[in-house]
Amino acid sequence: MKEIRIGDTVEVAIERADYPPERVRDILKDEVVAVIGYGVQGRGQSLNMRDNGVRVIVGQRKGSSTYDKCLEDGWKPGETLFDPEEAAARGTIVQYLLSDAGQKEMWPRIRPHLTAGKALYFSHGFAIVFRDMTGVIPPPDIDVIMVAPKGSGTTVRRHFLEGRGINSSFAIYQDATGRARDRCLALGVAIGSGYLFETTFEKEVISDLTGERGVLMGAIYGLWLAQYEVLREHGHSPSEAFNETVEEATQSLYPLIGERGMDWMYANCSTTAQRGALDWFRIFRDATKPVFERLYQSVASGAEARRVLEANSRPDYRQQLEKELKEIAESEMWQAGAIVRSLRPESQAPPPRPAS
Ligand SMILES: NC(=O)c1ccc[n+]([C@@H]2O[C@H](COP(=O)([O-])OP(=O)(O)OC[C@H]3O[C@@H](n4cnc5c(N)ncnc54)[C@H](O)[C@@H]3O)[C@@H](O)[C@H]2O)c1
Ligand SMILES: CC(C)(O)[C@@H](O)C(=O)O
Ligand SMILES: [Mg+2]
Ligand SMILES: [Mg+2]
Repeated sequence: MKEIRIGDTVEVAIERADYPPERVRDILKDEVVAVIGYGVQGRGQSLNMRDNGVRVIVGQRKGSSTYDKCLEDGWKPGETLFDPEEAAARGTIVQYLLSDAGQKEMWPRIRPHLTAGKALYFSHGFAIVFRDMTGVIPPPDIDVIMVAPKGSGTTVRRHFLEGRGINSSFAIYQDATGRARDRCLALGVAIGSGYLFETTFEKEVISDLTGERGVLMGAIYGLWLAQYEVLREHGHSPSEAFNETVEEATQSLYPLIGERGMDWMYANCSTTAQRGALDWFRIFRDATKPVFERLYQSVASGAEARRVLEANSRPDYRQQLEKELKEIAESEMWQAGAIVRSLRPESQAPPPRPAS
């Protein structure tokens, strides 16, 4: 357990040393963890737990490309791979990792299998916090816990394979057995978290929905697009506009921020760039802060959750999503991106080895 003081705020972070492998094994020794849903999180978390020696089964319906993926990953029908309802019946801990709209739809079929003493695990506060819309109201005699990795499930898996970790939030909503905290943290470590930061379901879902709509995904693309369009409208070539907007960000400057912070990235750029960036960052902050406030209110009021449930419950939601992603992929900016990425030396065939 690590105490972190940031300004006036003191926080406690749980580290792997608090839950070493023998403690995790002991806490989970009588548990069967049923992972319902094999999307990005379901896959990453279930494979990491399996590699960590946890007894894991997956609940995924037959006849989909996702089911084939389960088979490819070594899950065995009738042994470790079942229909979602059967997996929920067999599991003592049910990790509910369907899409948030899928959790609403499947709930009436999962709920009967949540018998006394089991644990229901989420990676998002969504279903519980917006229960008026999702109908997800767990029975009182089970534990309800959350471990929400702060990153893509793809990264959860990749970092695990590289011997690294990922930061996760965790929360206990309901402790019926007196073991909810231990179950939650043991799972948190087993799925590959590096550090676990305590929160509530409500704080998690509000910050998460704000972050992904904002700086992590929505805002960053909006800002990039605005700059790309201005450069193009003023006669700069696609490759110049893309390099100056995205390629340099992801390949050079953002890794420096990740390494040692914004000041470190600034320190590694020219005094000309530093002067300009120091003058302009407040202008961008002031221009966008009202938009972030509007976004926060839209999340906190439940409007964003309503929109997600409405859009992602439509029978054609996947086709619609694919159409919108295809439009992005086919736009000039991301066509330029595909070409610029293909020109990275590491994307080219390796040079012939010199004759020895
Ligand atoms: N994607 C991430 O990296 C990430 C990160 C942190 C937390 N989370 C949270 O983890 C949970 C799972 O997220 P995800 O991104 O892996 O899920 P997802 O949105 O990709 O969906 C997971 C699976 O659910 C299935 N599904 C969708 N709708 C369904 C329905 N109506 N009925 C049955 N199955 C349905 C799909 O086949 C899909 O493979 C969510 O609560 C999400 O908010 C996700
Ligand atoms: C990976 C994200 C964006 O952090 C997650 O919150 C999600 O919903 O996929
Ligand atoms: Mg999210
Ligand atoms: Mg997130």
